[in-house]
Amino acid sequence: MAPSPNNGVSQELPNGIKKSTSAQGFATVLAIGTALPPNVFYQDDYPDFYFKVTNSDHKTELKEKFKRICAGSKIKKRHLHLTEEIMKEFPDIANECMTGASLDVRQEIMRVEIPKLAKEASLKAIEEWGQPKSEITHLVVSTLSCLELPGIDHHLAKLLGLNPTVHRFGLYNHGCYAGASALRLAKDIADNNPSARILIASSEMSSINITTGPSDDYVDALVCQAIFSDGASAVIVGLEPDTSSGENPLFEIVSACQTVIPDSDYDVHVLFRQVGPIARLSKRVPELIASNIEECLETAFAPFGVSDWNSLFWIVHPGGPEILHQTELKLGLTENKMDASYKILSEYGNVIGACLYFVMDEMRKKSIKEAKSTTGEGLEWGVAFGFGPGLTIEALVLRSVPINMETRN
Ligand SMILES: CC(C)(COP(=O)(O)OP(=O)(O)OC[C@H]1O[C@@H](n2cnc3c(N)ncnc32)[C@H](O)[C@@H]1OP(=O)(O)O)[C@@H](O)C(=O)NCCC(=O)NCCSC(=O)CC(=O)O
Repeated sequence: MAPSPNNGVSQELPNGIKKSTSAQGFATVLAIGTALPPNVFYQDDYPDFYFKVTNSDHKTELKEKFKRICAGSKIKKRHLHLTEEIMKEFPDIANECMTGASLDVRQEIMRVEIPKLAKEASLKAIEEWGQPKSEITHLVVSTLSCLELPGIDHHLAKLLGLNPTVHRFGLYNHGCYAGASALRLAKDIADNNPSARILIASSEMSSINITTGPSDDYVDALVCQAIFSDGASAVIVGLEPDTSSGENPLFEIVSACQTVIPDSDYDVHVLFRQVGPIARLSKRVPELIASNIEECLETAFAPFGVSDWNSLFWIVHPGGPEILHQTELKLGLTENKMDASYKILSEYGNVIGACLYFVMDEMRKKSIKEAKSTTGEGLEWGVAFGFGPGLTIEALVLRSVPINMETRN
């Protein structure tokens, strides 16, 4: 891939905004790949499994409550690495006293499985991209499931056989906004290095984080057990797609910003203890996000003169159905705006930091399937949102690209 000429041309955006970089165009998503563990749990069956493997079948009222939460989750199925066989083979995972032995076993599984799943998703992205992997200049990896030094960025680079000089970044413990953060970082890298090709991989495995059995004192653990899931996704980002060598633009990343909702530091809170990560979710999370999202939209889209949120395509982290639902209500979004997010929630659950690219993948596939004129459901402008601890909101202004049906079929 030839480096871009430093011709100093600036691109004019709507409302006269000029891009300061000498490169032309925007950082662009060039390919998306996803991977899932083979083991599938249907949500209707999960309460029986969870209460059985934690020896909690006698807690009948709590089990009924868990069934209600699972039923309200709008999740049909989830892919989870965990199986009954694994629980039998490693009884320490959910032992009565939940000591550090449980964490040792789980980390031992995850330090192998997390990079493996990331590799599978990355290979799919590289295949779609269609270029030699030696052209990957940067690697951005995120997870909250595995703590090791060197991190999984190092292991993934080796598993993929990337050039040892690839510039690696590890985004660890960001939680569910990691996918959006990684795109923001990739955009900054691409804007400053026009010939860079950045592979982003996010790999998550929530299923083996059973840090406690079901308890009346800790109902938010039941919510976590009902919604989080396992999976990996990868995207490739770069500036000035070389269509002559087969690069296909999917979405342009026009701008990216991060903000924190005031006084919400511990509404999504993960404490690392001897048993591993203990996640706490307050009931306020959906309301907090829904009430603060419009300000983010206004800030992000003011430079482009966009203020009709229904004119956008929506790629939103499906943290839980209430988050999507309350956001739709607050913004007066028309029906179907969040279809891609609901679809991913239903089919795969909340895949933490990896989830956003699943939604992005669904958006472009759905657009092709429905013969829309652009990768964003026929619309030009769109938004991608990541949410997570902080409470942090990441907002990305996206521009779709025209779909050329002849070349896409
Ligand atoms: C959990 C739900 C799917 C359940 O929906 P339902 O339609 O079934 O009904 P519901 O809201 O009344 O909840 C059912 C029961 O669970 C209880 N309940 C719900 N949320 C709870 C919480 N956070 N802590 C403790 N209890 C909770 C309710 O009180 C109720 O109890 P009772 O039945 O006794 O009345 C939904 O509330 C939801 O989408 N919540 C948002 C989940 C969330 O915070 N996601 C963010 C994940 S973090 C993330 O994505 C970012 C990151 O991790 O980085």
